[in-house]
Amino acid sequence: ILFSHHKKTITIPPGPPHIPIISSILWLRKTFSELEAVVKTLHAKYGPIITLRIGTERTIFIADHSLAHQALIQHGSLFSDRPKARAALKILSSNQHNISSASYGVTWRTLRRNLASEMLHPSSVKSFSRTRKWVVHTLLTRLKSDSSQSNNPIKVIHHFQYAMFYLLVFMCFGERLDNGKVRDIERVLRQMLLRFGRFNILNFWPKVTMILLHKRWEELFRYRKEQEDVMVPIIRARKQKRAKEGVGLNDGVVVSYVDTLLDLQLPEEKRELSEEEMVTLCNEFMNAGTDTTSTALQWIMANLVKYPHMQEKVVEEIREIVGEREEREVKEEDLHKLSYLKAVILEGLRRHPPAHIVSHAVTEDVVFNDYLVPKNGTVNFMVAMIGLDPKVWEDPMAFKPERFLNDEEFDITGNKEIKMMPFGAGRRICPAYNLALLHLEYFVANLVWNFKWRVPEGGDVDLSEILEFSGVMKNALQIHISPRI
Ligand code: HEM
Repeated sequence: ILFSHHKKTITIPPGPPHIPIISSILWLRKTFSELEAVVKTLHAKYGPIITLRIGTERTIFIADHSLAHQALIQHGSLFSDRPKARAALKILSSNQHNISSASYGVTWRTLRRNLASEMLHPSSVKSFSRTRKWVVHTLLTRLKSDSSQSNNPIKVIHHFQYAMFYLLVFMCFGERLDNGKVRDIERVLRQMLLRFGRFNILNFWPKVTMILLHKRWEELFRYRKEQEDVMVPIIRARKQKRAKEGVGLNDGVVVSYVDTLLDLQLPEEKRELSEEEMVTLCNEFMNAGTDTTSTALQWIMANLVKYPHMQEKVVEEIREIVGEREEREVKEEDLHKLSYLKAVILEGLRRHPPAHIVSHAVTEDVVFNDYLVPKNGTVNFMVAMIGLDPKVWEDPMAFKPERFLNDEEFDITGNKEIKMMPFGAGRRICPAYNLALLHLEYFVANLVWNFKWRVPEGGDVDLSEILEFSGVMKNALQIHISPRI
């Protein structure tokens, strides 16, 4: 790679010809799935780094594992910015005051460090182990009750989503909120997520859409206001409780994400966070870990149902390590001994990564691989394509946990080499990848240790995928369970 400008003219990476307006409208109408399919074809034609023009913006797509490593790890300081937020995202991110959308700078570092050191440090993660135990127990009870109530197969995704969501709500607000409140938060977050695609158009030509699509803008403001109406009272209540009981809170009371936000100072702006910014950050915390983890959990369980010998192998390994205990529970302390389980989780994330594409930006015009990567553009890394690259993975479409068994120390961060990047890579890597892996291992272990999972009579598991907000199962997993004892 060349990082100094030289005399010959340097062009942006190749791509299809651009017809202003018409091409942009065509691209904007495409779904994520269609876009990914088109990018795949363009990579076959133009090579591993290509450009597409969408609106006035040039978007670069990188689909090669070693180019991803060069950009995100070797030149991480240049490729760790995010694209400038456009109109609708500006509102949803309180003008880029959350971790995932903040520009690469002091505010981002402060927010990310707060999450990493206050919530994701092993000792904080441990402080929530009782909550995880309780949530898994509730999930098992609900599945059992569903299965005993009728002979119909159980659709599990909503149970998974609710369990993950509940866990993150607890970590976010530090207490067991009543079911009504949890449902309220879920409703206001989900209604925004579901409409997100509809709001995308508002990002382009905001001056025009303010007039032509003013109803849609009103809808966006209304949904945002509803989020604040639900969450601000919870934040205020927590603040009051802290004022009454002292900053450290009582012994035995966990420190929640909101507590850390109430104490945070933004050094650049020399001020505390506003309530609206706290809503945005809580929003990010709950959203970032709910659908990603429950989608991954559904894919992994789907494979364990489709391939019963793998399910039995997980159970056998647990039996060897845990033995038959009175309480049928795989404890968190047991997980590090379960290497086949770990391999199943990694293979699930390789074969079906929840995030198919991650978007970065460069902090300045950069010459990369003899091409110009312009500042103010977007650089998309094709996560799903990288994990399925036949140059890196033998028989890439097959689900084979064994590939990770000889490689016990497989490096999910990609620091040395990127072979897959379900959590991204480099300075913007998902800060919660350890927590996410813990959730997946703990849930999968307890789900298969307690129940035998199987397809309904005459049915099958359909592993087709569609790309919505994340890569989800086209036909949700439906199963029968029977207790293992
Ligand atoms: C299986 C579960 C998860 C997956 C697959 C996942 C995946 C990702 C990916 C691909 C990125 C973008 C990385 C990049 O730009 O290079 C990301 C960023 C992020 N994730 Fe996760 N994630 C998961 C769970 C979580 C959880 C549980 C949390 C929080 C509790 C979380 C919080 C974040 C945040 C705050 C960022 C933004 C980081 C930044 O821009 O600096 N994620 N995640």
